[in-house]
Formats: sequence, C-alpha cells, structure tokens
Amino acid sequence: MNICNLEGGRCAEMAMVCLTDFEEYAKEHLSKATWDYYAAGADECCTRDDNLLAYKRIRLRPRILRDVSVSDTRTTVQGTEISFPVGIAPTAFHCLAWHEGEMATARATEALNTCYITSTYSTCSVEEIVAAAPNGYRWFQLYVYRDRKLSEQIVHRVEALGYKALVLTVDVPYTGKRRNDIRNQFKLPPHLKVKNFDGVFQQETAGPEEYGIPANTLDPSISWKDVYWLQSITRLPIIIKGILTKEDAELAVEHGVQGIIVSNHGGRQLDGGPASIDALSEIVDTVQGRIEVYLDGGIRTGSDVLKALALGAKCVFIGRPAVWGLAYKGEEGVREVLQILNDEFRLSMALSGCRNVAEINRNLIQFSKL
Ligand SMILES: Cc1cc2nc3c(=O)[nH]c(=O)nc-3n(C[C@H](O)[C@H](O)[C@H](O)COP(=O)(O)O)c2cc1C
Ligand SMILES: CCCCCCC(=O)C(=O)O
Repeated sequence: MNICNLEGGRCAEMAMVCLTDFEEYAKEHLSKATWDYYAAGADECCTRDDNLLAYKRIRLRPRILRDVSVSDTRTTVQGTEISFPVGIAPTAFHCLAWHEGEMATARATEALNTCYITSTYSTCSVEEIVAAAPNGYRWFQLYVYRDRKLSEQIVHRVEALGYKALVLTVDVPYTGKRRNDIRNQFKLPPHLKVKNFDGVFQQETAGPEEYGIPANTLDPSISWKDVYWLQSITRLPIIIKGILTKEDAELAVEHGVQGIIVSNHGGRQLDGGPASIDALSEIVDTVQGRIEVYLDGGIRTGSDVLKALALGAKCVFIGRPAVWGLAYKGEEGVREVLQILNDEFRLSMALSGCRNVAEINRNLIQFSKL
C-alpha cells in the first residue's frame, strides 16, 4: 500500500499513472522559481495552453476487428531504429530538477532506446553526457552565437563525440517575455553552470544578463544563409526546430536540411502563434515526404502521439514532461514518463486498430470535427 504524508500533494511512493501525476509532483517539490521557469509560456500563455487544448479538439476514427493481439511501436528517425516514436526535446538546465541533470536524462533514453536532443544550455557537458550513456542515440540542439567560432567549436565537439544530428533552433532571435521569470528575477544558481561553455558563458564581467548568462550571446541576425554556413562546417544531418508555416517548410527543403521539428518552443516564444499540432498538416502537405517532419509541444498522452503520427509526424518529442520525471526520481523518473507514454501509445494504437506505426495514417482523423 502506498503511504503519503503530504496533504493533498504527491509523494514519491505513490504510483504514477499518467504524465500529469509527474507535473503535480514537480510543482509540489521544485522551488517556485524553478517551477515557474519550466512551466513558463510567453506573455499570456495562450499558445502554451493551446498546445494541449488543440489535441482535445481532434477526434479519432477507430477501426475494429483487426487482430491487434501483437503490436509493434518501433520506428526510425534519420535511418536509426528507436523503440517508439517519442523522444526528448531539448530543454535547458536539467540540474535544477535533479542533481545528475542531463546525465540522468541520457541514461533514461539509452535504457528506453529512444532519441535525446541535448540542449545547448545543458548543465552537464556533452562529454559527461556521452560518458554517462555511451550507447545512447543523441542529437545536439544548437543556437547560433554572434561569435561563430563558439558555434563552430561546439559543432566539432559533438560531431567527434558521436552525436548523430544537429537540431538548429530558429525561434529564439530573442528570448520570449516570460512574466514569472521576470518577477522572480530567475537565474541559474551559482553552483550550476552552462557546462559546455565553461569560462565563456560565465558572467565574469558586469553586463546585462539573462538567466544568469551574459545576454546577447545569441545572434538575432541569423537567416537562411546560415544554414549553408552550418552545412559547410559539419557532415551531420541538420534538423530545423521551430517551423510553423508551409512557406518556411518549403525553404527548409530547398536549403537541403534533413528534417523539420514543427514547434513553437512550448509556447515560450511568440504568444499568439498556432498550437504545433494545428500547424502540422500544412507542413506535411508541403514537404510531401522529401524530408522527415517531427513535432513537439503539448504531448501528454499516448493518444496525442497517435494523433500527431496520424497527421504525418514521423516522431514526437516531449519537453516539460521529461523535466517533471527528473524532478520525481532522476533517471528512473524519466524512464517512467517514457514508459507510460509508450504503454499509452501502444494501447491507443490497438484501440484504433493499428498494429504498427506504418498503419497509422490520416484516415484515423475525423476532419469534420476539427
Ligand atoms: C524549461 C524549458 C527549457 C527549454 N529549453 C530549450 C532549449 O534549450 N533549446 C530549445 O531548442 N528548446 C528549448 N525548449 C523548448 C523545447 O525544446 C520544446 O520545444 C517544448 O518544451 C515542447 O513543449 P512541451 O514542453 O509542451 O513538450 C525549452 C522548453 C522548456 C519548457
Ligand atoms: C539566454 C537564452 C536562454 C534560453 C534558455 C533555454 C530556452 O530555450 C528556454 O526556452 O528556456
């Protein structure tokens, strides 16, 4: 029997049934400033909240009597097999949630055989992450700095370490306005560092800061020509994260990248933009299978995963739920989050008559109710 002393709250002994149980636990146990940072959306949080609500507006058309006694959730991303189509989106500062930070996240994704996109703003270095989970499948998320040498160095480092793709985040020319972070004057505590840039991102001289990091390091002038620049310094596949329109999807294909992540940064950047699931169809229709299309934002259940795949995503990624898992029990917590999503996805597949991911298609979606 589970015993919990917390009145109205969750404790580590309670069985976790769904992802919102982890959210509740994290809210209860993290400091207010850390919780607010993870939960933040931009401005009035309309896009952040719509990321979740949009899935509720989509209805499924289940098929029956299809012998779903055996099911297979495996898929591939960029030619590599993963055990199910859910990976971990890049999120910053995992050591705020758990002392082993990104090393714990990396071990969990290695154990579950799925993809982990490491953030530029990790609080463990890429070397520590690879050492913690040497057989894990990883991509590296890149921001482009004003100082291109800095970007170039990290690209060469992750390439040498065996990262399999670069995820170029394109929706942060400036950080979105996150009201509680401003109210809390949120910053990384002094014992934590952006480890990949030790000595570079430390605020050693006085100057404007954002989250305790020197402000203005990211280059707001980046444009499509920088995709060519990135291609010139790496042989890794490039995946652009933060595309929400068919026009930009077409440009991404024309610029020769290998993938797109349809994303609004968890609603933390432009408030008023579309929910990512609502932007997916026009992008998939434009891309027409020329490159892989992925999605993140608001995935909280297995049926959300099913809906995204039915609308054409090859794989989806979770941001905040992974951090809630970390806050709960480190590696074990992230594993539980992924396992619950995998179990729910498998069940949703079976209940809608799909035996494998190849059988998931748009016929599953009831368009008249969209
Ligand atoms: C706390 C937090 C930190 C994030 N840090 C990054 C980051 O460093 N780089 C990046 O490309 N996206 C970052 N994102 C955006 C996520 O990669 C992803 O787009 C978003 O979290 C998906 O929405 P979800 O949290 O509803 O799953 C961050 C999101 C959150 C919530
Ligand atoms: C100075 C920019 C910090 C960005 C931190 C990571 C991120 O993308 C986020 O959404 O938070």
